[in-house]
Amino acid sequence: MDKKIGYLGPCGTFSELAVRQYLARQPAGDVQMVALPSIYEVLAAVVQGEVTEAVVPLENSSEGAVNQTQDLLAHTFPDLRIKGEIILPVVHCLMAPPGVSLKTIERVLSHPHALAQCREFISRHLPGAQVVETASTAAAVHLVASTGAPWAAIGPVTAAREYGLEVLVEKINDCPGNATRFIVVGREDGGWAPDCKTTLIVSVAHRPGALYEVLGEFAARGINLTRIESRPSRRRLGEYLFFIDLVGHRLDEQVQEALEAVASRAELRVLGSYPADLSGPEHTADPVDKVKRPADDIPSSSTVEAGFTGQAVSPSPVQWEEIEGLREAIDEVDEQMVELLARRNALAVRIGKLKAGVCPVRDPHRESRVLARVRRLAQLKGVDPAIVEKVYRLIIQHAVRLQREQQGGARAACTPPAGDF
Ligand SMILES: O=C(O)C(=O)Cc1ccccc1
Repeated sequence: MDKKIGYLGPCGTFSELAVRQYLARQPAGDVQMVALPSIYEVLAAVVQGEVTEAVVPLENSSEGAVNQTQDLLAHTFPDLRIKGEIILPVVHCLMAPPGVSLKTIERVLSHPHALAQCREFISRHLPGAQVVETASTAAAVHLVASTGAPWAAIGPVTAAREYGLEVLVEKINDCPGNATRFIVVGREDGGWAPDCKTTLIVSVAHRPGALYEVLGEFAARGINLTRIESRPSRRRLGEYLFFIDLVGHRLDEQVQEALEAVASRAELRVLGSYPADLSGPEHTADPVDKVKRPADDIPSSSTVEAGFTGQAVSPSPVQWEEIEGLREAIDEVDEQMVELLARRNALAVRIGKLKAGVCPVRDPHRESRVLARVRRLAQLKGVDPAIVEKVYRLIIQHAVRLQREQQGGARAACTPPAGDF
């Protein structure tokens, strides 16, 4: 068995759907999915080695953080690390045993987060029903199906089919773009990869500006924060832990520098670095209807195949000729782009020489200005600014490396042999 993945069960929960979405992106292997009765037991199973990793909900687009998950990671299971994230569109359905109608429902059951995500629907359409919290959505579906009482459950449409309930109303979540972010938890985080995120827990001293200074370390290095959430420290009233997500891997030079600076000012725990799920709303044009997969950014031959829905006929000779012509034009653009890159690098090296011994290689303000400028230019030209920013972050990273190498070389050349001064 390559992997054993724990999740909040029983079969049919959103957590199970998240595991399936995660596995669909992995190379095929021998995987066993293990349903467990609570988030506590899911995380404990990783610590005890009963599963290799686990998938648990962390936050929802309308209800916010899953406090239980955050608190367990902060206080109960300090050795666990985050190694992945999954953003799952969450669509709730109201389901009941055959013959039960909306008007006759006495109780509505579901996971507290699911009930909260359908609060308006429940108030409007089930005003007299007793609301009952269960350990998960599928636990509610199972209970309603096994009693056959005039009760209804809220959960994924797939669970209705699985447990033999009828869907009374589809898409009952109050916010149409409802999505939950799940994390993959293991005993180690993810290795370096492009497009990563890092999650931290920071506890700052009780003095003016303490949090501001911590955040300043990220701002000064142009590091984007995607979430900041506070939870009670459990030490004393008024003291908090800050959960911070940032863009980048803990091994990226700028992130590493920022983490060192933060550690000197505050208590810091790095929960892990992991590949960002690029299907999240910040990466998609329309988060409600379109779920983009990471591979959409750089189409591989397999994704091109997957998107092809027409009949398998070859292009005609005329079409081939046009394709070939366009490809030649692309080759020409590529040549120009590489030449421009070489020119840019040469300019960066000249700047590096002028900076040597005078000022540091890195200039976070200049870097932010460059990024802001190219984003604006991209917008004007109708190119996705996020893509242009990504490319420029790599170009800047490379320019910094060139300047450092060049300065290192120059320093070595000027340094007299030991004992000569
Ligand atoms: O109960 C479930 O199905 C879960 O996986 C937890 C949950 C509940 C509501 C939204 C997302 C996840």
